[in-house]
Amino acid sequence: MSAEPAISVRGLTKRFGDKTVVNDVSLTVERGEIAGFLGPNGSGKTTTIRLMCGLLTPDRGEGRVLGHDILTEGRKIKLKVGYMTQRFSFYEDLTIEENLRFVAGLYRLPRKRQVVEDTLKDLGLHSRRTQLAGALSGGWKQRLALAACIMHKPDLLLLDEPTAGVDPKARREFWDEIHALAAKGLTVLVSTHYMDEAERCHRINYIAYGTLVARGTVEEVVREAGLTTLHLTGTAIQTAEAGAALKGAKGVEQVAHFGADLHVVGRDGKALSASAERVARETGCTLTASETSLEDVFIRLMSESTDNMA
Ligand SMILES: Nc1ncnc2c1ncn2[C@@H]1O[C@H](COP(=O)(O)OP(=O)(O)OP(=O)(O)O)[C@@H](O)[C@H]1O
Repeated sequence: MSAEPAISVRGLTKRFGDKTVVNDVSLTVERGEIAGFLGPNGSGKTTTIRLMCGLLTPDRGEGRVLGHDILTEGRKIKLKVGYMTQRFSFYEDLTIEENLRFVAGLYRLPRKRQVVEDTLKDLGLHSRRTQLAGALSGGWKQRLALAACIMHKPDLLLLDEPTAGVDPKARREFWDEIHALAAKGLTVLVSTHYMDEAERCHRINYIAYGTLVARGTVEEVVREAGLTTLHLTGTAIQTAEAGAALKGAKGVEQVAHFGADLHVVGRDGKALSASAERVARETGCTLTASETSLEDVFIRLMSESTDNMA
């Protein structure tokens, strides 16, 4: 196996009209890694994915994907990539098996029948192979979409919000499948808005309004954000009062209710603690220190970035 990363792009920039939707993005994804791609809606994740697999040409920037130049070898890259778009579609009046046979035909795969059979088995679709695609639940549809994009044995999977609208059990099974594929050597770049999914990635990349603003393991990204998080616990009335009192208080940057808990977050730990201690005393809430979550960090990153898409 080559030591060259699966994805290595530098300074990618893409404009649509007068909007710069991807701004100087540099990204490296090692082979066999599951890399998360996160960021607010419209921040350029899909566009970056399309630039990397040769579907769009950047205005500036360069890079290599799977050993090929993104500017001149898009065709070669496309053959080695499986790309699951946000809105995947099938022939609803064809069965699972017929849909896969159709895709295998598009890729001109040799031993089509066998490849489809193996894929059905690998993805646990065999017992449902005669079901019409149109009658499947969201989770099974998504499994079929994954099957369709790995049938040609790609080296890189680009998954654009693959689990949007899918229930937690199906999402978990989908992620188990992604980890199994990565263990076999497949590299995966997956965009998501779900924090639990971000936490299942080896490394994450956070893009805000076209600019990459954080990257690393979840622990690194949380540590580098340098936030302090405190919880106030009490009755519904107490936490409601505390929440109102803490909004805008010194050192308090985020206030969020989680059931009987109130989470308060800020970068200035001293000022945050002073405000939280005062409000806990006034309202009778119990104050405890807590770990900063990835969600706290992302909310912070989002509020720091300016929305150039508006
Ligand atoms: N072909 C296009 N022409 C003009 N504008 C576009 C085009 N494609 C995307 N955009 C704009 O570029 C911006 C970034 O879009 P993109 O789909 O890359 O974001 P995203 O991070 O994938 O968003 P989401 O999380 O909502 O899927 C958006 O403002 C979008 O409207």
